[in-house]
Amino acid sequence: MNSKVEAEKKPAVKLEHVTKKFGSKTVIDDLSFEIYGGEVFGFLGPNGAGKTTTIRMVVGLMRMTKGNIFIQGHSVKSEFKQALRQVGAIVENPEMYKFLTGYQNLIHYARMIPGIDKKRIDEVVELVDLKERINEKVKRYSLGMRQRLGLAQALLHRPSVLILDEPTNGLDPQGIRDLRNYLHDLTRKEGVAVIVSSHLLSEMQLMCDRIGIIQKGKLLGVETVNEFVQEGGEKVRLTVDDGAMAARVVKEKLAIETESIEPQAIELAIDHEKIPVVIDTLVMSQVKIYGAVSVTKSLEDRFLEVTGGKGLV
Ligand SMILES: Nc1ncnc2c1ncn2[C@@H]1O[C@H](COP(=O)(O)OP(=O)(O)OP(=O)(O)O)[C@@H](O)[C@H]1O
Repeated sequence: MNSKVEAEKKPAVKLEHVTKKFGSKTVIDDLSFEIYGGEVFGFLGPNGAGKTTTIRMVVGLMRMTKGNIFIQGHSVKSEFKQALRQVGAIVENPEMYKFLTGYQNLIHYARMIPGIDKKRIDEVVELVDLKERINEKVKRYSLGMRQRLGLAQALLHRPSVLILDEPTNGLDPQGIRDLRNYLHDLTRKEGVAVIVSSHLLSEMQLMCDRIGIIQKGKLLGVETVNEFVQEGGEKVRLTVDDGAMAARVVKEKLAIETESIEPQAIELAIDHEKIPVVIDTLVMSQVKIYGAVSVTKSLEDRFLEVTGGKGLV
């Protein structure tokens, strides 16, 4: 065995047959997967699938019924301190003192962690791009800035694993883009393993290297975002004068279900050779067609396919 290769491949987080029961109800069912340093891993699933429960078990806020979780090789069960030392997390809203400045909040928090000096505080402030506003009171911060301060706080002790539950909640598009860039930097520059859970599938598609999908506590699969999307194949998007009417025509005349209907467009998952047939049929039924393009399925399309079209928020 080549120990160097083995060492390089060592997972940052490893779930082994993790099961959680509440009474007789199994909410997490035999979950096993691994997450590596340098990647952003997205944890996706419909409402109630078990994302938060899983994350709470990874960060030691909840006991598992069966199985084990290892963080940098340390068992959460038997080496709790060593395991959790590696983790930075924002699971619930981070506690901030609103009447203190961002900087004072970080100083306060740093006092509780041995070995954190002023240099490290400056580093994390720089990393989350809060330098210019760090001496303002937190009560004057926007949601995005508070969230960045939370991120700075979670990174203070140089964790090798960062866990964020629904991190884009409440952020505007600029805030989401900024977060995406910070996370990208963290994984690429510092080799941190980042785990995010979210319902915002389009966002996950841009943010994550790999995704794991769970439904009813079971893992449906772990794949790279590209693999996952490509497996779904392509679909055709027709720009029309009346989307609802076009969808009705293809259903009644060709028995084809429309994947998505917009006021002036429809999208169909059909074989290549069916495209002219659909277009002919629509034209004969007086539907005006202004354009036809092949589009790759989005992560959202694939997510709805594999989870049976339920649970999108
Ligand atoms: N303390 C508890 N006692 C009993 N059942 C619970 C408890 N906590 C969670 N559950 C159940 O476990 C299941 C998974 O919940 P969880 O919050 O982990 O899902 P989720 O994927 O995070 O959902 P959401 O996207 O809605 O946040 C749900 O059916 C929930 O009702």
